[in-house]
Amino acid sequence: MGELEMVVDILTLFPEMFAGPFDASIIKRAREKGLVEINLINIRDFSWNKHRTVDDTPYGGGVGMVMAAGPLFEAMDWIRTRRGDPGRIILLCPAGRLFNQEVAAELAREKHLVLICGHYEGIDERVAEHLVTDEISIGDYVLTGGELPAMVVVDAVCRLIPGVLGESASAQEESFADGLLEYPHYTRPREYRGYRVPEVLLSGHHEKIRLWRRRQSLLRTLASRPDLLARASLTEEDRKILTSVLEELKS
Ligand SMILES: Nc1nonc1C(=O)NC1CCNCC1
Repeated sequence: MGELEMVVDILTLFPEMFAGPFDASIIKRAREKGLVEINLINIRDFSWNKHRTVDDTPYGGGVGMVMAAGPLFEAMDWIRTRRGDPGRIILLCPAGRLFNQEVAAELAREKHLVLICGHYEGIDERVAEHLVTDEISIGDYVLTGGELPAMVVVDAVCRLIPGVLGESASAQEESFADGLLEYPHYTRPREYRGYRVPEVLLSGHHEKIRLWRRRQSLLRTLASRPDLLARASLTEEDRKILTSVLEELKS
């Protein structure tokens, strides 16, 4: 068993939604290796009545229901008694900070995360104001609940935890930690329906292959996500490659 690197407590109304993504592949292996502990906590267990109610009508009127603050505060009290204060208490919501690799890396440095999955028209504002430490959005679109965002965050964060990806992949991770898009990947056969693998990848010339891959990453990032290129940590070699690419485009 590995050393426990991170505990994630997920407050949700639909724990059954998480069966699958966390019970397969890399996240499953990380849990089995004892690197990550993921606890699904049903908010309804902290309801104020026997009907397991967790929502109520909005003050000021209007359509829909609002998720009440009580069960969430109660659930946080319970978490604190069991494991102490979490590093972050994260509310998944469209108003939050846009989730990206930088945010994933920041969260991966924590030992204990709590993720709150919202539902209904919204959550009583006292949760955002007095309970959570961070609000995170996975993108500018409205989903039916915070569960899918929680799965995205857990997936992106857990893969950055030492030992989760395994040696080779984590080494590759380093090469992309500079924020560029990945180079194209190929595998057998050498030719499929007339589509051939680039010759350089068959050459066995490791330096040429490294340069080709770096050039492809730079080209792809320049073409598809120039915004990433502006933020990427480029080497002098990268700048030379980009200069030659831009000169080629001009000619
Ligand atoms: N985009 C999002 N990134 O995080 N959460 C998101 C989201 O759409 N949440 C829903 C908003 C409407 N109420 C149910 C939850």
